[in-house]
Amino acid sequence: MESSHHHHKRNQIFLGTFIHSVKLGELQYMHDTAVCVDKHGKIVAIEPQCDLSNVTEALCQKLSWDAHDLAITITKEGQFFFPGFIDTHIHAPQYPNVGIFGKSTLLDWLNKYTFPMEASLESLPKARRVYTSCVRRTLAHGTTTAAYYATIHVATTNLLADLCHAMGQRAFVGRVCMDSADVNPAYYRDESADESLSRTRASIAHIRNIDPSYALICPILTPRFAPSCTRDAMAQLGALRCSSGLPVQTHISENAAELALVKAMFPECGSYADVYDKYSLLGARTVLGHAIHLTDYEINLISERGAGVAHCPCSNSALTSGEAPVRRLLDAGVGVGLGTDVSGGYSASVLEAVRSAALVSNHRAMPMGKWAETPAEERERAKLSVEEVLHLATRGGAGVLGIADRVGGFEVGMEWDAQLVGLGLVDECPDECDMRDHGNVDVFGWEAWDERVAKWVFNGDDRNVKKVWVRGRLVHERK
Ligand SMILES: Nc1nc2[nH]cnc2c(=O)[nH]1
Ligand SMILES: [Zn+2]
Repeated sequence: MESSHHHHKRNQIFLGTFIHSVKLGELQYMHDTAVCVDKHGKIVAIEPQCDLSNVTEALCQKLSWDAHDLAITITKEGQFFFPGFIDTHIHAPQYPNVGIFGKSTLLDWLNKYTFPMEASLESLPKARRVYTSCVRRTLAHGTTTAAYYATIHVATTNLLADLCHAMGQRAFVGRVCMDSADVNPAYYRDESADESLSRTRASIAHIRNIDPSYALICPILTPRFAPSCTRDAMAQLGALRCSSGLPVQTHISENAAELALVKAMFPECGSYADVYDKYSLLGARTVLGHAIHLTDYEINLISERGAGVAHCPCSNSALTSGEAPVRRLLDAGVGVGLGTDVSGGYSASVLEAVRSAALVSNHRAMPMGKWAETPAEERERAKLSVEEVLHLATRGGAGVLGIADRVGGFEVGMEWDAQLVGLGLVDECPDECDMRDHGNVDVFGWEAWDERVAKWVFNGDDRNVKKVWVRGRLVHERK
């Protein structure tokens, strides 16, 4: 399984410009810097402000490394290393549906597009095609960690875990639990709560078998959302969470019709968040997708329990779900990461979610419609800056998944999960569009670094992702 067995692992030195978020709203730009990554993919030294032409020798001496058995990667003009993106919410089996949502909203979208597609992923050959494409594509967009919802099927959920492991993507893989006969169609649901739990245990056992320490692939308990689950299943999942310490992912407060459904189905609970709390599903390493229409009480409860939110702005715009109160969540101390929510979201790119998060936050700042009564100061504060949305896509996501000590930034002791980003420059122009004489420099290459990053956020795509590494392993290279 471990394909890295086939090639000799080497120590590596990365040289040039590194950009990462140090805290919400603050990017750090490190030029003329060397980052040393050992054979296990761990960052063991960071040397700022060095003379790149002769630093290698000194670093090898310092680290007792063989200078002749070393891989060196240097940024070219206009390139920089950035931490790999973390997609905190993505449905791999919905990947063939990207962009297909019409004018539907959540509940009819589930029935019309989503459940039929997910049911078809019982087929192993189809799952192999779909999941291989999904993992390859997200890697090409710079996603080094993904929290995947799979389907109810054990065999193909296990296959998704195998593929992430083989292709080198860090992943949380969840077999979807949905045993309620009320909301789930008869053709696509677990037969009972006990069946739901035993299937979940089977997929956990498979992952423990391929990656015993969960170094790369980790199981994640995945009650689809409260209306999909019986009380019995949620109680058993909550007990499993408490005994195993495994993370949890689910959806919360996405859409008005869903809120009404939860209220009707769980009249004994005071709120949507209370449903999960009642069954011990709300805590550290619980990732709540969407969290749009929460009350102040629910935000405080989520904050107290230490659960986090996967903000999925592309999905929320596509399915007309609403605009999540990201600033209020952050102010309340709730951790927030970004999710593509493929295929409620139309794109597998976290960079698309990054710019969408900025735009959706701007909608909350407009003095009209739903927020006409909101004080101007609070509206203005709702806006998320480029620096802030990039924080959510890296450190924020790592935080909600409980891996902030391992990934999300460039620090000694962290693992090398990174992307090499290249922006359009004069010398990248192909001959047939040679703009040297026309002064292409006026368009790209003249900016300050923070302006370059803003251009990347609002105009970049997978063409700008030149190389991607996870735990030091090169997992994507743009040819
Ligand atoms: N966006 C989204 N919301 C959900 N709520 C329950 N299931 C889903 C899903 O697959 N996607
Ligand atoms: Zn979702």
